Amino acid sequence: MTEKLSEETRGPLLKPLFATGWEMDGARDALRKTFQFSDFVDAFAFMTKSAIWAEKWNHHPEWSNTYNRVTVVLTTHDVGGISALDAKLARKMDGLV
Ligand SMILES: C[C@H](O)[C@H](O)[C@H]1CNC2=NC(N)=NC(=O)C2=N1
Repeated sequence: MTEKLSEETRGPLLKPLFATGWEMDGARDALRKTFQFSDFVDAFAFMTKSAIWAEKWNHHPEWSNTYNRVTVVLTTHDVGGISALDAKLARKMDGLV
């Protein structure tokens, strides 16, 4: 679960995420997406819900919030790149919107 995804395995895992707006970070082996909400309260509610899953799975996003936007970067620090956990958390975050 926490191995860096190989070129062969990442295709099928990441393709559905690219379809929902995730993209490869330009600089690192990481997934990136900016979520937009109607206001700060909704953005922060999304962060709160995501944080509960992140803590439950011991897998934590890099993220920043500006008013109604939340930019999320997912990568697995322990392996230096994207693992299945990043795909799992990305899918979960999409579902929490
Ligand atoms: C010690 C602790 O279990 C590790 O540092 C966990 C915590 N959360 C983590 N989150 C992410 N995104 N990558 C990690 O490698 C990671 N490792």
